[in-house]
This record gives sequence, structure tokens and C-alpha cells, in this order.
Amino acid sequence: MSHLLEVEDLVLHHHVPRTIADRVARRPARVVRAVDGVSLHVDRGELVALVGESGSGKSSTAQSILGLVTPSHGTVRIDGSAIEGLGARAMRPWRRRMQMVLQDPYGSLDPRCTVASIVEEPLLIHRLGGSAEQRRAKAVDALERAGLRPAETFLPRRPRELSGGQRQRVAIAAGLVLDPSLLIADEPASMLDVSVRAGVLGLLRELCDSGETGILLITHDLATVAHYADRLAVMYLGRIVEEGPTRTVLEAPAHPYTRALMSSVLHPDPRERRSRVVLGGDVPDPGARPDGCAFHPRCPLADDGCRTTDPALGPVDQRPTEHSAACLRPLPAGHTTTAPAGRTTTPDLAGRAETPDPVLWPDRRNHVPADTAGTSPPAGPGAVPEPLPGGTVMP
Ligand SMILES: Nc1ncnc2c1ncn2[C@@H]1O[C@H](COP(=O)(O)OP(=O)(O)OP(=O)(O)O)[C@@H](O)[C@H]1O
Repeated sequence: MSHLLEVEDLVLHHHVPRTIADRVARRPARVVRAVDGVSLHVDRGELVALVGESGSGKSSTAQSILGLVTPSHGTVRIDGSAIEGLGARAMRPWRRRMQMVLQDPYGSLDPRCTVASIVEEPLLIHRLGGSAEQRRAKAVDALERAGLRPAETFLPRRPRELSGGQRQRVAIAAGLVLDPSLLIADEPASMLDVSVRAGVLGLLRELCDSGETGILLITHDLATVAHYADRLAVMYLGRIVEEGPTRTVLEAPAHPYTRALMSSVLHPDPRERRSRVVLGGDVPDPGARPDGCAFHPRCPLADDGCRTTDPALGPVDQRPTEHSAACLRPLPAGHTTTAPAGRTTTPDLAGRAETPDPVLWPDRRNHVPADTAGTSPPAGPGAVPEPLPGGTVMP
């Protein structure tokens, strides 16, 4: 059976025009490989999180899926039908089925409009909804589904009269009014207070649980999605470097980049001391992708092989699982690996063996059974923080 959304080998290259300085220096035009061969799928009732640092290509992936930009290569299928490269007219019915929720509930809503007109507008654009009464009824239904109850009391209000969380719910209602099968939410909670974030993300989870909608949630915040996503796809420099069921990836992050993202998440218990690796440097320029594994300049585990071999996304384990990583030395839970020096050991992010972080470098003895494992990392004896190359360690 076909997936609700299936993306295969998606590539988006931006051709950056030469500046005067480039011409003077006789530098060629640059090609930015914002998306560099992404494949993923989302099913109905499923919330898939696309996670990565700023500049990793998450928004470019979303825009390519939605047809807002034309991908250079690859296939995007909705319920088995290929939609990439369709013209505006042919794309119209598909646009209705794919709605986007943007990051900024302050900027995305017209301050002059009432909630009623904001939520009814997509029906008018797509010439749906019938009479004014029918459109109003659909708007009320969408607001209720977005958790704004009683919906009638919100209809005459303007965005400035609403809280940040309520504005984001209005934006979600404006997407829901078209009954989309796929919702792409680009950092929908990142501009909201922590106290209302959970409400908005919980709403997205509820929409998935109703079974009709699938959601691709784009975020840089691994901690937030841990509680809501069914599957994670971790993106680095235009490619997916690790993917799998959320619990599997968080319990046994196989790619050093995923482990570094996890370690940069603040732990709620300040008494727990464990080494946290905050990645040094920025995502490299996608116009000058490093040779070999693109993560190797920031990876303390990189060896000569990583500098020359570009690893493909492949299964982490020999057992049939959905957990994949693009790393020459992926580390599932309890695994040991050969450190650069040739010893068989469990290395820390610096490649040293003596003080493995029990959370990021799980050991079989610390393994948390699946039924007791929550989304927060298990407590364990804390390693004494020490500076690591390529990053900063914080207690
Ligand atoms: N129109 C464009 N022209 C040239 N380069 C672009 C263009 N749009 C995006 N890029 C580059 O493509 C890369 C990926 O950008 P993208 O916005 O998709 O990343 P992101 O992971 O969504 O980041 P953020 O979370 O900051 O939005 C970045 O290096 C960005 O500078």
C-alpha cells in the first residue's frame, strides 16, 4: 500500500548568482545543495519529525514537497501519485490536501482580519465551502478541532486579541478547514512560551491520532519532539543522517551528530551530572560540502576513512529494524566498536574510552527496558565533564 507522503531522492540546488567580488576574483557561480538526496515517508495517523540545526535543509525539503520551489531531482508522491514539477493549475487540488503551518503566529495572520475571515479564506481561495453559512460552519468546526472552544466566541476577534498559543491554533484551523491529509508544520511552537508549546504540539499529536492526517514536523529541537513524534529523521547538510522510530533513535542514537544534538538538550534534573557535547562550529556551507562524510570536520570520532568515504544511509543493526544511519561506525545500544587507536571499546565523543557517557554511549548494563523507557534519558552515573575537541562540554 502506498504511503500518504513518499519522498524519493529529493534534490534542491540553488544557483547563487555571482557577486561583483566573485567576478573580480574570477570565482565561478556557486551551487548550494540545500537538499541533497532526501528520501522519507509519512503515513496517515503518523507524526514524523525532521530534525536538524539551522541551515541543514529542513525548510527547503518542506518547500520542495509542497511545490513552492521546483526540486532539481526526485519524486514526491501523495497516495502514490507523483506531484513534483506539476504546474500551478495541476498542483491546485494537491495543495488543498497539503497544508503548511508556519513558525510565526504573529507574522502569518493578517492583523486586520477577524478569526472568521482568516479561517474561511482558504475555502474562498479554493472555491470550496458553498454558501456563507456553510463556510461559517466549516470554520467553526476547524476552530473546534484546533482546540479553540467555544469556537463562536473566537470568530469576531482579531489576532492582537489572542495569545500566542491561540494565534497558532487559528493558523492550524486555517489549514484544517480544507481537511488536508498532510500537514507540514515548520517550527510551529518555537516562538511560543514554553507553557503553551506543549498544548500546540499535543494538538498536532491529537490530529494524527484521529487517523486521517499525517504530519511532517520540522524542528531544530530534539527535546520537544521526543514526546510527540512516532519517527525521527535527523538532517545534516541536506541529507538524512539517521532515522527510525523515536524511542529507538533516542535510546540508541547511532550517528554522532544525533548524539551531539541529544547532549545539547538541557536535562531537567540539575543534580544529574553528565557530559554534554555542544557541537562546535556551524553547519558547513552546503555550497562546499566536505569530502567523505560531511560531518567529519565536526566529529571527534572521525578517522581517515571518514575523510574519504561518504557513508550511505543504511541499517544500524543486522536485525530487521527501521533504524538507519549514515555513518561508517554507527553505535546501537550496547555495541562496542573499534576506536581509532584500534582498541575495542565504547568511545566517548572524543574517541576516548575511559568515561563513556551512559546516556549517549549506552552500555548493555544500563539498558532501559522498552516498557519503562520514557522519552527523557535514563539517569546514570555522571561522567566528569571535560573539554572535547570540536565542541564544548557543559556540566
Ligand atoms: N533561495 C536560496 N538561495 C541560496 N541558498 C539558499 C536559498 N534558500 C536556502 N538556501 C540555503 O540552503 C541551506 C538550507 O536552508 P534551509 O532554510 O532549508 O535550512 P533549515 O534547516 O530549514 O534552516 P532554518 O531552521 O534556519 O530555517 C542553507 O545553507 C541556506 O542558506
